[in-house]
Amino acid sequence: MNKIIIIAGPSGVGKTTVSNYLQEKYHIPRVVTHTTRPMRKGEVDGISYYFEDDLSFEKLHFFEHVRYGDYQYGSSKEALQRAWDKNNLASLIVETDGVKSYLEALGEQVYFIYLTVKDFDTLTKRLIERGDDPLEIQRRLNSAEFKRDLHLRPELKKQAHILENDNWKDTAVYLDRVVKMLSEN
Ligand SMILES: Nc1nc2c(ncn2[C@@H]2O[C@H](COP(=O)(O)OP(=O)(O)O)[C@@H](O)[C@H]2O)c(=O)[nH]1
Ligand SMILES: Nc1ncnc2c1ncn2[C@@H]1O[C@H](COP(=O)(O)OP(=O)(O)O)[C@@H](O)[C@H]1O
Repeated sequence: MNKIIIIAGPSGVGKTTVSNYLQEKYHIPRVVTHTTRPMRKGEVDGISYYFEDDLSFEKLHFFEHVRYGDYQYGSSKEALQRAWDKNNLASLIVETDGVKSYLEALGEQVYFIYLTVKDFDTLTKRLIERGDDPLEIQRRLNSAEFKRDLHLRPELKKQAHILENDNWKDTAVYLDRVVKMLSEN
């Protein structure tokens, strides 16, 4: 059975780091989604995201799409199929409305990880260290979506596997266990 690890949580919590680890250690491909936000330092078009403008974004056909802060984001079932063509286990980073859409469509095929940290000040520090544009950091921290995603939404609690990403070694041990479990079942 094809399966997908869906990763959600606030900005700076480690979603991309988790997805990169799964890719590098286990060749678990990430479903590449589309966004209208500007590219950050170190990001690559077609790998991190497909970077769009409002016009090109309008023309795409999405399974689900959202506005997050000042920008648009969207994902297609075709992109998921492309990842599954490579490996029957894929990963996907989406915010919580996206999580709901995928849980409704794919049910048991989804393993949902909600990432968090003990102290939210850690998030700001990580965004600065990541080298994000200071203005973009302020805009993100002030957005309603960022504030919403600081806490797991009650309606997703049943399906979520909550993972505290404070210590990377512990996170990696947890991920190794999850991959083993999903590969065996
Ligand atoms: N619903 C949905 N959310 C997405 C998609 N792509 C990215 N996101 C979410 O958009 C939010 C903002 O992503 P990004 O600007 O890369 O910021 P980051 O959280 O700091 O890495 C994150 O919560 C992502 O999970 C998508 O295709 N659909
Ligand atoms: N457990 C951790 N401890 C310390 N730094 C981390 C940890 N996990 C991720 N980071 C760093 O925090 C920053 C934000 O991580 P990232 O994966 O880009 O977050 P997100 O995709 O959720 O916005 C990156 O610079 C990353 O290297």
